[in-house]
Amino acid sequence: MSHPLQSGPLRLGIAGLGTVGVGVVRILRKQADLLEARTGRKITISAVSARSKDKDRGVNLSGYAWEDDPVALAKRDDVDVFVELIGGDEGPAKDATEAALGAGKDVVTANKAMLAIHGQSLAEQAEAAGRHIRYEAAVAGGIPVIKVLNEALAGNEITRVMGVMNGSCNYILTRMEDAGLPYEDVFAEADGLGYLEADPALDVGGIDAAHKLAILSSIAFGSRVDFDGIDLEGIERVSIEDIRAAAGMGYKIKLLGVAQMTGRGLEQRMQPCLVPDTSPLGQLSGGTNMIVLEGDAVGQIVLRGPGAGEGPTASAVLSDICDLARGWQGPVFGQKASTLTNTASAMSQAPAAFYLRMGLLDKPGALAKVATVLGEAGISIDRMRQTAHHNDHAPVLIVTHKTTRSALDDALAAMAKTGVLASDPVALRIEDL
Ligand SMILES: NC(=O)C1=CN([C@@H]2O[C@H](COP(=O)(O)OP(=O)(O)OC[C@H]3O[C@@H](n4cnc5c(N)ncnc54)[C@H](OP(=O)(O)O)[C@@H]3O)[C@@H](O)[C@H]2O)C=CC1
Ligand SMILES: N[C@@H](CCO)C(=O)O
Repeated sequence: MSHPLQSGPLRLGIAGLGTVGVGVVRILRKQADLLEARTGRKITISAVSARSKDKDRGVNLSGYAWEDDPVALAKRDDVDVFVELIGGDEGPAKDATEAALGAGKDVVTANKAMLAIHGQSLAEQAEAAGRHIRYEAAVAGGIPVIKVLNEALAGNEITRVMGVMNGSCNYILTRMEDAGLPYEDVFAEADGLGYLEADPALDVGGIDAAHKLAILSSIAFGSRVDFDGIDLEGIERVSIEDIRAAAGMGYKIKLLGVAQMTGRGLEQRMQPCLVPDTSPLGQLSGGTNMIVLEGDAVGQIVLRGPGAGEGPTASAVLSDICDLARGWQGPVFGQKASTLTNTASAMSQAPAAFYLRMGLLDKPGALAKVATVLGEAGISIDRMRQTAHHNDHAPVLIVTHKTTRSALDDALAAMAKTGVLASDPVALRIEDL
């Protein structure tokens, strides 16, 4: 459907003038001629909104009307597209997005939290109103993964989506490895550098990355966005001992998201995993993101780039604004919201090798008991190493042959009853990439 005002200027209302909002204003001012040449129309800003009108944002806002209330901004007659850059799954971002759609405006947003939780209802509202929601910046910042899935891979049945989707976690994990520092020290360093969200649990708890995975899954598999169906674990329990042990075996630890449709339903997981250190994901360092897409016709595509920051995220927001200016529009999640399926979530039963690290009490037969429990659960040991005793505990590393997560969970439950564990075992999946 083409925009009713496709010939005149495209008039924006921008709510949120933080890192991303200011970046968008900067590009719109600096590249006005280029954007007009590329889209065939002027793109203008009618009005802006943020919490504090007086804050110096390092960009000239004097030519734009100011609204204290983003809902009022969203409804303005001189706004064609409401650009939501406030953030948060509830509150002003959602209220203003709904108000914009209700007032017949298209919406551009970078808000993965809002889309992961309310994506279906917002898509239904947009379609009922004949309007559009674009959100390239919501997943992996500057990497154009939404466009690739929706457009470039439209002829493929997507078989798997995976990747590293949170730069802060990847920064923490690679810094732990490079500097040999414990998690707590690197977390404090990342926080001090301003790398973490205002609520750091969104990053290190894997929630931000899971929001992104939920959005990608919906587009890839034609299912309703299902954040609650994600098997989610953050990086808080990854210790420097795990990083070192994994490195010694030729692996790196990554917060890896994987989504695939199985015969039992949609499998979505976001967990720390071991990946071969020579693989593209293993080589990914610092705050960079990487998304791997697999389609039946195309095979495998790897997208790598900056997943956050002013320039990369604003770049993605601009791609959506330009598409709307050109009249390039489509369904929110790649197909009509009413056709998205309500798919059951499936815990991963795809066999994988697992890394186990545990401390055993120093008593005869302790190791044998662990090996027996694994054997009784049908789990075969590939490699096992016991290192020198530490505080009367024997640190033990085990790599299993391929097994299922449920067999492993049974074994871990049985292990807890043996009376030989000095601490809860760490169990991490090894991804065969
Ligand atoms: N930063 C990044 O690298 C990335 C961010 N995103 C997403 O982009 C969005 C914006 O992020 P970011 O720019 O980093 O966030 P910031 O925290 O830097 O900016 C948020 C902005 O929203 C404004 N705001 C907050 N509450 C209100 C309100 N009630 N009414 C009006 N304005 C309000 C703030 O105003 P004030 O300045 O006055 O306090 C601020 O300008 C989020 O959804 C985020 O998840 C996505 C990818 C990467
Ligand atoms: N906190 C996010 C920002 C971008 O979504 C990250 O570290 O990747």
